[in-house]
Amino acid sequence: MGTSSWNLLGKDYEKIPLSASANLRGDYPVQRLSLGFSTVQGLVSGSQRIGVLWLGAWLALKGQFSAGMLMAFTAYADQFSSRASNLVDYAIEIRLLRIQGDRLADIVLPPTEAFAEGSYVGPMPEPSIRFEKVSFRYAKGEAWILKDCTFEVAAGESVAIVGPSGCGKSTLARLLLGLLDPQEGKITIGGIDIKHLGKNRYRTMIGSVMQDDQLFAGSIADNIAFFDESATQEAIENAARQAELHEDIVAMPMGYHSLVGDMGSSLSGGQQQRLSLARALYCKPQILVLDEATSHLDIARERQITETVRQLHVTRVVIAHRPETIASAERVLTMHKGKVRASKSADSSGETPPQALAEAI
Ligand SMILES: Nc1ncnc2c1ncn2[C@@H]1O[C@H](COP(=O)(O)OP(=O)(O)OP(=O)(O)O)[C@@H](O)[C@H]1O
Repeated sequence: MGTSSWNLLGKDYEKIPLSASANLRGDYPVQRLSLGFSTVQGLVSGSQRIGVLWLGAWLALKGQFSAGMLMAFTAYADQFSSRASNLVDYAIEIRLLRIQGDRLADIVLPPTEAFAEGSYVGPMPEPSIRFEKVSFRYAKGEAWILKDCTFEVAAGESVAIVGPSGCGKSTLARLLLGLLDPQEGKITIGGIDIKHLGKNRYRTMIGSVMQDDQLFAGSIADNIAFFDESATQEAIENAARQAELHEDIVAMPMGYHSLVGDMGSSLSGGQQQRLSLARALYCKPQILVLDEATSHLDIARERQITETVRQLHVTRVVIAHRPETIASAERVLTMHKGKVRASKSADSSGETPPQALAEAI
């Protein structure tokens, strides 16, 4: 499985592809090219040697070559072929240099993110969310995933977004995180358009666990603090406790220093999810977006995490299929044909009524 390196805070880290292979562009052509060239080179040099020896021996037999001349001829022929082979090597290196140049360009010259910096200069807005006639599709000519979609989530509220597989829930989450931009309409946080707020600033108030989140080579502590060099053990432990992961970590021989790179695959699906959750909580977000983030956890543990997060008073947007996860939200929003429609709110006990739940699933 291929690995790649990420530069975070000036340090290079290996990215462990836990859920998908992360081959760098060009790995396969480079290997194929090298293999092809070395095979051809071996064949050419072998047949050239045989040819030279045969020619020398033939001339010696005909009496046109003395034994000394044959020796000198083979020695010079060897030197000639070794120089010729070097020339071929240089040609290959130049070809490979172009491929490596393309790779470097991929890293050094990535397209800059739109709206990374905004014009808004006031205080941070309250963590309420509003989608206002938002329309989005992945490409021109493709079907709209969201069309004139309008809904609101109040600050501190927890909502579950439900709908059939492929209806666009993860796309909505990516729009909310600013990873995608709507083609029409706007998304506001505390009344401020994300584009004006600036995505860099916006991301200091939002945390997420997405379906395709990955862990990085490094210790568990590094992964929770996301390689923050000013991280304290207390803050890391606090996030791990909130994600119900602390007990699992201290049971490991090296505790928080256990290497994820060594044991990434030996972390259970549930532990990986809780590690991603601890990473999201470490930043003390005001808005938390969870896309199937607790699907591998048992109900009791999920309930405990939900209770802990509820006490943090963050705005929560939870995408889930599991009835228990949906029931933990104060309000259920259903996605249908590119729009979001509100189901009934939770009752005074905080539980979503069974009718709304059945409707949602
Ligand atoms: N990067 C992409 N490029 C093009 N189309 C995409 C991309 N990502 C998703 N889609 C399409 O957008 C639609 C919505 O996908 P999305 O992942 O948002 O659905 P979902 O409701 O989250 O599904 P699930 O519940 O299975 O996770 C699907 O038809 C999908 O094929």
